[in-house]
Amino acid sequence: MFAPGHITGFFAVCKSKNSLKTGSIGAGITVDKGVSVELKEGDGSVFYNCKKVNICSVEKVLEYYKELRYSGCYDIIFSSDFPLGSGLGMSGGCALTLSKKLNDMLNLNESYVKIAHVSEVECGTGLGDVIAQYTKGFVIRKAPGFPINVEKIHINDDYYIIIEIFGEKETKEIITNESWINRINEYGRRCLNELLKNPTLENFISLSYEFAVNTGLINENILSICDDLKFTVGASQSMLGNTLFCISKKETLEDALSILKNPIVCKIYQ
Ligand SMILES: Nc1ncnc2c1ncn2[C@@H]1O[C@H](COP(=O)(O)OP(=O)(O)OP(=O)(O)O)[C@@H](O)[C@H]1O
Ligand SMILES: CC(C)(CO)[C@@H](O)C(=O)[O-]
Repeated sequence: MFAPGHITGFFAVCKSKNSLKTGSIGAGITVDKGVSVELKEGDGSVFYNCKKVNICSVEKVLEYYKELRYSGCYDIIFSSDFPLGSGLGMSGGCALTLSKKLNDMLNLNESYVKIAHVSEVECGTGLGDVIAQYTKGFVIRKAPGFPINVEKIHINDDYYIIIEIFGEKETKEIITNESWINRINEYGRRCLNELLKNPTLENFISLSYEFAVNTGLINENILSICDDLKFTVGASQSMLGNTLFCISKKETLEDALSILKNPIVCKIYQ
């Protein structure tokens, strides 16, 4: 099972007493690099790119399935193109791939997507990634959580998504902080209304940049590089990471790559 990386361009936080209805509205794109999982007989350790880790959303998924007769006698082994904490939805992707894997292995007919979403939300490590990674593509989330209410905008294939990761940023400290939430929600809702009027990638990246600047979430380094990349379709900071993403057509790809030090070139995963 593979889950694509998910880049949120802008979002608003939507909290409810019911974790199924908690999540985010906003917009993002999934890419053709991401995370896969395999299980091997073991003591229940979790590995991410060969390092033993503790990922809250994964632990919650395991807890859920242990209540449904999962024995726990397997090591969980994630292989990923992206590091954790880089704003590319890897905690959600790990939860989603594992939930699907266990659901299939135990021949259960559980809603594995709901289990992964609730695990992420209850950990505070994500709000809309799981739903976007399940939907795939250029995904506009019009309502939080379940029932899923998204618009999937089909994109022709000649766009490239260039990612550069500069470090880690912890999602939880932002989406559990009321002052951040107020700023995020003011601009996130505004961007969503604007995107729904003109749902194109060009408008998406322009609104994402506006959101990152107006909320104050963008850092100076990424802001400067985004301005250097204005000759492309556009660039912004992936939410919530210390990660730049740029949307480029083929004709500007080489010039864009020449500006970046460690670019990861992706396509939209639809
Ligand atoms: N080396 C590590 N770096 C960052 N997070 C780690 C690491 N090892 C384990 N974790 C856990 O992985 C999860 C990372 O979730 P977080 O939401 O911050 O990152 P992400 O899912 O990669 O990005 P985002 O949700 O912003 O798209 C957290 O539960 C964190 O405790
Ligand atoms: C909160 C978030 C931006 C963290 O990556 C993401 O989960 C989302 O779009 O809801």
